[in-house]
Amino acid sequence: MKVSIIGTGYVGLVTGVCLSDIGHDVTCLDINPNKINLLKHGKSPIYEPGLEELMAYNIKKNRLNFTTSHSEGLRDAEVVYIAVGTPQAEDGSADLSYVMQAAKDIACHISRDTIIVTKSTVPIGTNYKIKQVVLEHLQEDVTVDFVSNPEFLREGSAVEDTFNGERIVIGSENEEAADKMEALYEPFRIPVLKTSILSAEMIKYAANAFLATKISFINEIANIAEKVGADVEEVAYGIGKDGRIGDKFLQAGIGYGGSCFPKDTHALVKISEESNHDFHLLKSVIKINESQKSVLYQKAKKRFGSLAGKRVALLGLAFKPETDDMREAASITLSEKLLNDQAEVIGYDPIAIENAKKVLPEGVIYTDKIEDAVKQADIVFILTDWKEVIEKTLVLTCLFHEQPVLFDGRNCYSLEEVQKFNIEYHSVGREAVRPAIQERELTASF
Ligand SMILES: NC(=O)c1ccc[n+]([C@@H]2O[C@H](COP(=O)([O-])OP(=O)(O)OC[C@H]3O[C@@H](n4cnc5c(N)ncnc54)[C@H](O)[C@@H]3O)[C@@H](O)[C@H]2O)c1
Ligand SMILES: O=c1ccn([C@@H]2O[C@H](COP(=O)(O)OP(=O)(O)O[C@H]3O[C@H](CO)[C@@H](O)[C@H](O)[C@H]3O)[C@@H](O)[C@H]2O)c(=O)[nH]1
Repeated sequence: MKVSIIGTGYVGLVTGVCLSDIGHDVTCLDINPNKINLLKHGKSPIYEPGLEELMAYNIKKNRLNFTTSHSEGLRDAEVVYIAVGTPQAEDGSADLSYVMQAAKDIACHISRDTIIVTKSTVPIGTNYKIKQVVLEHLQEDVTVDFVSNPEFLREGSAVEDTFNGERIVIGSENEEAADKMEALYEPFRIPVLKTSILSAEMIKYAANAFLATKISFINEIANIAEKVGADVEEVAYGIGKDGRIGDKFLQAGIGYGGSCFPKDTHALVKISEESNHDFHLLKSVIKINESQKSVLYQKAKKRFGSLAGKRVALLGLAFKPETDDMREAASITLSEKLLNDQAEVIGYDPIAIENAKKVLPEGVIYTDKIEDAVKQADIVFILTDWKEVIEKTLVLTCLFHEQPVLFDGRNCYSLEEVQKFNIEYHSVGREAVRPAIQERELTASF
């Protein structure tokens, strides 16, 4: 099928590349000429494992094109996806300006019967607004159908998730359009769920709100576990064995970040308010997450009193491993707090440094070697569980520091493993580990 995708971000680009890989003729369109220029040269503007290779393969097969031109990109499309951003507006709601602009652009340039598919995450009812805008701006006598097709991929495993998703949701009021979409996705062999447009839009927000709730729940359990002497890793394992609870998304840490959970939970609170419903539960989830981002900072303050003049290494700046995305990363909150306390901050990330430089406060210094970050620091914080960070941090901290102190925001190590080293180790929801010598001194003083 002839497919066009508006927006070549994490969702649009991955969707476009994967659809071309299953044989569709795909054109990806973006208003950002720099991105399109890179893409035309076979370079991905984002870091996403496996993406660039798959892109190169399908460009070569002549079924994947890139353009900034609406007339070129939309003229012959049978299916047009809207995959532009829906960032958080000042009042917490989803900013729909990019989506509505894309809807106008589509209406002004299509020349045959088309299905417009909304992949962007949009508030319930938005597809009807898109329909209104499109019908107002149509230039040709063509039939347009509308489908809500929310996206569930995760950054860092976006290609893998697209090929191996657990469901594809197709919200439509037209059976023929829904069937055509099902046929388009058929080679993926992923179960298709056909729903109303409104339910499809709601499924996306409900899914993200539920996952965010799981994370805030386990983080609260972690905070209590520390007080009562339980171990959150054992608790998560123990509850996760219950099939009704499930063992995924129970990783305690320094909270969720990223381009989706923070903005989508806020948007759902706003949607609820507009329907005169007070979503108490989700408001608490958001509040818990905000304070959880500072947990390592609080622990370090408690341990050292003042952090002024201390140099803190932040290891892993992106909001999660295997991505260069800095949106709502915990490193932003933490570096602001540390700099405010007159601490020095040295940041390291295997992939996201260039993006980090654009969003972290002035004053943060950077290094492209984890060894340098640890060596130059007085205190080490693990913020993102990159493979390299897990593999090297414990050993490097012990190697370079006389009295090593490590604050681990992602519970990268088992306590048994840490006890083999002469290190003071603070993690989330578990007791602190102290070096054997310090432990002996403490015991002797009682
Ligand atoms: N990032 C994710 O993991 C993820 C997963 C599922 C759903 N979503 C949702 O998908 C949507 C896109 O997210 P993203 O992270 O890919 O966004 P992004 O910010 O990475 O990319 C958006 C792209 O759209 C382009 N754009 C904006 N207006 C345009 C227009 N009028 N015409 C053409 N291009 C335009 C921008 O230049 C940019 O390249 C959002 O609604 C998001 O909530 C994101
Ligand atoms: O047990 C867990 C799982 C995740 N996280 C954190 O939660 C955030 C989000 O992680 P993840 O969900 O893996 O990444 P995203 O790429 O943000 O993907 C989420 O947001 C996307 C955008 O809507 C959805 O499509 C995905 O289904 C949904 O998982 C990250 O900061 C993680 O560190 C935890 O703290 N504990």
